Amino acid sequence: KNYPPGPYSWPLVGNIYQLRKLACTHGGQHLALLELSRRYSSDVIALRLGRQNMIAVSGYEGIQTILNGQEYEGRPWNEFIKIRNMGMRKGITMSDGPEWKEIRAWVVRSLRSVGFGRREMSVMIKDEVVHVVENLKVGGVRSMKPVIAPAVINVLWTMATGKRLCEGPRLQYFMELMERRAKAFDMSGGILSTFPWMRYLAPEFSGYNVLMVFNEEIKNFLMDIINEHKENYTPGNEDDLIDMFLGEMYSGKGAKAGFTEDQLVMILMDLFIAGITTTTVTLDFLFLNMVMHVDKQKRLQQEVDAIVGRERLPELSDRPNLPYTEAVLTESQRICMVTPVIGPRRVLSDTELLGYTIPENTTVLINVYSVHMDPLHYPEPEKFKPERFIKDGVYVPDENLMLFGRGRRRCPGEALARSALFLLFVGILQKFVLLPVPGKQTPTLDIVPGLTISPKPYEVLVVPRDNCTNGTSKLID
Ligand code: HEM
Repeated sequence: KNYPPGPYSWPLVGNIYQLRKLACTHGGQHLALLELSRRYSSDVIALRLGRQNMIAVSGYEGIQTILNGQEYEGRPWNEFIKIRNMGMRKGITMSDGPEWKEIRAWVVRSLRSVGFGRREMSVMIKDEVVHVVENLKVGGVRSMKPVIAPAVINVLWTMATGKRLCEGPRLQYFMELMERRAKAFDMSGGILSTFPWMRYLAPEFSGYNVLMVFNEEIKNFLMDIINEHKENYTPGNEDDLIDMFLGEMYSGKGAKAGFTEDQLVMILMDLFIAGITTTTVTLDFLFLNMVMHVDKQKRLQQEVDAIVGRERLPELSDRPNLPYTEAVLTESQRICMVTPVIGPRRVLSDTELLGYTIPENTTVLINVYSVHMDPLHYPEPEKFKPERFIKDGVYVPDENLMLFGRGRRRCPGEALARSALFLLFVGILQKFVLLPVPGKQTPTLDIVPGLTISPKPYEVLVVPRDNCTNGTSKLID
């Protein structure tokens, strides 16, 4: 009787259609869940998707409890996730229990020893900034996403494999597949989780085909590079993630502790899936916000000119001296968090949340958007106001924000993501002004929903700052 409130659940289908309809009318699953919370005046809403009992949680208090509570650190094993994981409960993102703990701890340690969060990483990212600047130097009307995505992929690829991935049709194809995959599902696993048989009846519509093609492509990609590493493996000479894993597999903890080839494939897949789209789209939103707020872009560039100048690329050590830039990065991520709903989690034992009884194995969706857009904490939450994070000229980190999650499932890629966002964003704005395309409407924050949300495709006028003509200066002013 203590179960959370929620909409009437229809036999067999549960609430899938209601949720989809609400997401369509309100513009995304995060907004649909917020609307349900409002309708039922509760931060915890009960839903049923097919055979899955689910709760959606909004508000700081409930979300804090979940992110920090051990009983919420499980992951469900529904049809979408089974297919996503090629039937194997391995890797980091969708596994749980003792093997997940062991493997996650190993990945975090190993990423650190290949330079993650350290100088080596920023050198690698700066190499990518140079490529992007070269690509943009002719200026003109451009889409930013296809320019920045290869840079993000290359940073991750170099960490994992020791070398850059050459740009070409295969990389383009891989990027397209990733995008289609992100759009075909949402955090609840979409229609495939509710009606697994839809894969036979409507393989295209249910997203089954794109998932299978993506899995096949990424597995082939990864197996080529793993086999190359196996052929050249020399013990004691492990300087990328794959070599380190092979070392652990051959002469370290071995298969008993979960160090198998399948595990390696899933770890790499998890890092690429979780890292590429999120980081690329966060950058895409940042550039979009700069085009929508050219005055704020100009203020940021003045700060960068004063502290970094134009002769050298920005360094991570410049960060503390760039409070306005830091505030712009935070504000854009607050309003345009690419994962406004995080999870899904699985409740590991019966528990209580905000006075409601939550049974074991309930799936949990966490609506972080509700916290980041709370008008009590962020007056006029829809407005882009970097100044809200600045006090007396100093950037003040906001404890309320959960941009990379919290607790034991906190994003293990945070250090890389934060560094890549800073160096690529500031490196590009140091060299170019981004403006609305003359004669076209200024792009807006309209989103494309999915597993990660993204902005609707937009174009910008890229103007190299060093050759700003009078005409362009007028546009900027
Ligand atoms: C702007 C970029 C990124 C954002 C906004 C982001 C956000 C998040 C969030 C909120 C979570 C927590 C999910 C939960 O609590 O259930 C998470 C988990 C995760 N992230 Fe990131 N992330 C980003 C970049 C990256 C990168 C670059 C990598 C890889 C190097 C990565 C790898 C992962 C993995 C593997 C998990 C799952 C952790 C687990 O379940 O134990 N992420 N991320």
